Amino acid sequence: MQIDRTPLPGLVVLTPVRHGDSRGFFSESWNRARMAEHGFEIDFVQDNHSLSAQAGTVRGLHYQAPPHAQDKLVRCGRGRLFDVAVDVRRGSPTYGRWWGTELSFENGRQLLVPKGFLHGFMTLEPDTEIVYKCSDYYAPECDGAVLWNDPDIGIDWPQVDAPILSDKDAAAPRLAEFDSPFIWEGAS
Ligand SMILES: Cc1cn([C@H]2C[C@H](O)[C@@H](COP(=O)(O)OP(=O)(O)O[C@H]3O[C@H](C)C(=O)[C@H](O)[C@H]3O)O2)c(=O)[nH]c1=O
Repeated sequence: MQIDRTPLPGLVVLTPVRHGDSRGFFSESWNRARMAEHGFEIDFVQDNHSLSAQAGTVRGLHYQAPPHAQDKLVRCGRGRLFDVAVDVRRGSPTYGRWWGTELSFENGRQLLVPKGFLHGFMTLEPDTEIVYKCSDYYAPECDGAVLWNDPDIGIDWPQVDAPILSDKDAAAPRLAEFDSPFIWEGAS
């Protein structure tokens, strides 16, 4: 597994090794024991899978608040998407900063999004599927969102004429109105 750090402490890109042969490839997208050797002690308990039919679909910027905050390991099962995380850990030196990368079936990259980050993505092709592991169960009472195109965050989204969003996401509050429940605890 290739581990690449990002400018936001705790947010890393994990790229599994693909063992190719005449049939195609095999890769281990997550191995708890191996990742614990690198300091990533995470027990995932729920796997999610969503399909977005149209390019330009935006889902996010979402979080799940404590006591059900989630670490997420995100990858693209089919198609291409631009995946983004925003640091909202109070006291973090990178509070309010974003970082994003393209995830695709082709590149096999995965984004490990720790608790304390908002997460969102924009699809870049029709019929794009995202699959991700979560370290806590869905808790709708703890589910929340911040506005995807908040100018105070300033995410450099790929250009689309008419992004497709849920009503919930379109009406999400801005970062300035968001009372983050997450605390910076220091990270490598
Ligand atoms: C998240 C979730 C949702 N649902 C149900 C609730 C709704 O009936 C339906 C769609 O939910 P929602 O509109 O919140 O789905 P997304 O907009 O894809 O939200 C997700 O997308 C962003 C990018 C994330 O990182 C989060 O995991 C999650 O918030 O699935 C469940 O049954 N279990 C779940 O874990």
